[in-house]
Amino acid sequence: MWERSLLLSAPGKVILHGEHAVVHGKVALAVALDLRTFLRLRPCGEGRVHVRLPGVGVVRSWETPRLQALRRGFAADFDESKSPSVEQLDTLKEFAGIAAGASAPESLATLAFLYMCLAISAKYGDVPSVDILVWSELPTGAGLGSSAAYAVCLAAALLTVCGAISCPLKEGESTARWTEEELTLINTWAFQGERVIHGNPSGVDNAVGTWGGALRYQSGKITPLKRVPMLKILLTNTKVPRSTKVLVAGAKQKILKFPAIMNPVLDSIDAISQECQSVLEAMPENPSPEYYPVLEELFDINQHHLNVIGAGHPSLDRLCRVTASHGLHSKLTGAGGGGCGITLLRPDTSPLTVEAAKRDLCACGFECWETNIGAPGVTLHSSSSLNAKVLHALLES
Ligand SMILES: Nc1ncnc2c1ncn2[C@@H]1O[C@H](COP(=O)(O)OP(=O)(O)O)[C@@H](O)[C@H]1O
Ligand SMILES: C[C@@](O)(CCOP(=O)(O)O)CC(=O)O
Ligand SMILES: [Mg+2]
Repeated sequence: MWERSLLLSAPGKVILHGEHAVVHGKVALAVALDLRTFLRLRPCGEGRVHVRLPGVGVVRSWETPRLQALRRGFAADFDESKSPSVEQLDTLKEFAGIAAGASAPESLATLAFLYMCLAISAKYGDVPSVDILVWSELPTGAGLGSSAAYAVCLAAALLTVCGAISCPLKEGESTARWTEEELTLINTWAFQGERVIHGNPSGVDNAVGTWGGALRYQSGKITPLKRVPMLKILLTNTKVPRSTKVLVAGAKQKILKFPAIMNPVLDSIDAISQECQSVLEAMPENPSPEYYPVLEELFDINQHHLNVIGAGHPSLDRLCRVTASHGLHSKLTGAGGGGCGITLLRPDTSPLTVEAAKRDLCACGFECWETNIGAPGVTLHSSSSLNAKVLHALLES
């Protein structure tokens, strides 16, 4: 029986360059955000697994013997190197009462939970009787990697209670992280959770959620950036809902339909990521304005490419126009189709300019906030290390 409570979190992400192209083997540059998803796990002695996901309105509970019987009924083995199969997902949908084609947030979140719970317990031993609550500071389905942060938290918690990885938080410590080897296992399983939610993810989001910081990602190869300057970014949520799964599938269709036209666009995005990496790694920690024109132009070019790929949206065009009227450069981030855009703020951008841009963006019905990047990856917390708002959300519910 598992007797410890766990509090852990994983960050969301911003993709600077390479969204969509990264699904097709190109380079992406991504950074962890200081907005996180938190998971609280408590032992419970009732022979059940309880799951509460207030962000997507899920409250579910299953008897552990029923979960064990369900797992035994699967013909195919679960493994972290195997994609969830259509048959496995169909069986889980039937078990959870989810309609065959359902893609609503609550359905995908429940399905990802059940898949990870069964697959991890099949490999490492039963998930004990526990009560799990996931709460997030991230908007859901807005391009900031909420799906990956959710999958990383689930992987870390489930692998810990099954004994596949250690629980590194010692008495008296405020935070702790796992070893590289354990993080690799968390990342691998989180990728499977992302597969349930996204269909065909690249793996960049779960890599950032696991390792944090700033990294280059290509075809599963994760390379931390050598040096990352203090970049100031304005994040704007257009609040237009969209689904990563649908947008990624749409981009693939376009590439298959017009390979000779679309492949050069993907190559160009790859070159943008590489150029941006060189500029970032050449920048001192507190960079002077002279580095910024190139970064701004790269934002502009990539935004046009993303429109070509089919990831644009009128709300994102508007966001770019509004910020351009203040001399600022923006692009979408994540899957696009609505969701969030990022605006680069130069060290010499006056606070008055930022305030005026924010005012105009809010007048469009958008929400914006200035943010720090390069946050730590998946982390275990003591309750005293969490701020009052997070504690309230996790402990009072
Ligand atoms: N806090 C959360 N609790 C449960 N599920 C979540 C949470 N955040 C995200 N998800 C899952 O991730 C999905 C959104 O993922 P996605 O479309 O990739 O957008 P993004 O990752 O950009 O936020 C939701 O439909 C839901 O299934
Ligand atoms: C479009 C894509 O490059 C990023 C998707 O990010 P998000 O789910 O919109 O936060 C897909 C992927 O890399 O898996
Ligand atoms: Mg996602």
